[in-house]
Amino acid sequence: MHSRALSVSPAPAVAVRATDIVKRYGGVTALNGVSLTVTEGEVFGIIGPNGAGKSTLFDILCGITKPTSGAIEVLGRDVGHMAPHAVARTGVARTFQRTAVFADATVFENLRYGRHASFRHGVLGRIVGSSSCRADEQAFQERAREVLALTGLDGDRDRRAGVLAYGVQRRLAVGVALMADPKILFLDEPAAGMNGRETADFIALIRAVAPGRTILIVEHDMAVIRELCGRALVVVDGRPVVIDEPQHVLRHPEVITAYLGADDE
Ligand SMILES: Nc1ncnc2c1ncn2[C@@H]1O[C@H](COP(=O)(O)OP(=O)(O)OP(=O)(O)O)[C@@H](O)[C@H]1O
Repeated sequence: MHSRALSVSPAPAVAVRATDIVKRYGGVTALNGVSLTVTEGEVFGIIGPNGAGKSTLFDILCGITKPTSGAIEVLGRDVGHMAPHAVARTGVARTFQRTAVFADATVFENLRYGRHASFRHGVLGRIVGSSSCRADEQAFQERAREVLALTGLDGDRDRRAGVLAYGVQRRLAVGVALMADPKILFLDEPAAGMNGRETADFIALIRAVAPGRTILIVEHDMAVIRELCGRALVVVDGRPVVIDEPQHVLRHPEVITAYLGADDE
């Protein structure tokens, strides 16, 4: 008798796992029992009405805010008690709700800032000009060229970030986050304030950078969620309502009520 080998595909690795997250601010319960598991390679959305707790959840997943209770695992590490910079070193980068580029610096200088976190050498190393320091500089120049091409910012390399159109500044913010080549990219309302053309360009950019990465997006623009996300979590009043594919999520009765308002029938 011969045994047949079973071909069992390995379970996809977990990028982010949050278990029963609760966050209280004094008497306000911002999050009440949110759990989610995002696997490596997913583009995952977080949606919900104003004040639902999306930013709080996002900040907790990135390590910027600590939960009142619950556990968070990022790339296999318990980050619940880690400082934000230590979480960043696990391979995580994020953009912020408000554009966070240095307006007086050039596009290229902004990218250098993004690379700074992963530089191995301090000021002394740079003054001495050691060979590994030069290798770092070479790696930076190479990565900057890749990111300029990805974000379509080659032509703006030496322009002051402050003079760029709003949508271009937001693309630069993603470019800054990409400089460290993060395994997980958190995007906080990336399309807020963009016009239709800018949103379409932005969707194309995220599609281009998604392969090989896990992306989490908080976003109000449902078109962005539909176009980019494989699954989305809806949070209402700090509670998780549903996690599913965007087309199912958007038809969920509690989601419709939460967005339209119970009295708007
Ligand atoms: N630092 C804080 N201190 C007190 N309450 C807070 C704090 N941060 C958030 N909250 C409260 O927690 C709740 C959730 O807020 P949060 O900003 O996470 O919601 P949101 O879904 O991101 O909203 P929006 O879409 O408007 O950005 C709100 O009631 C908010 O007032």
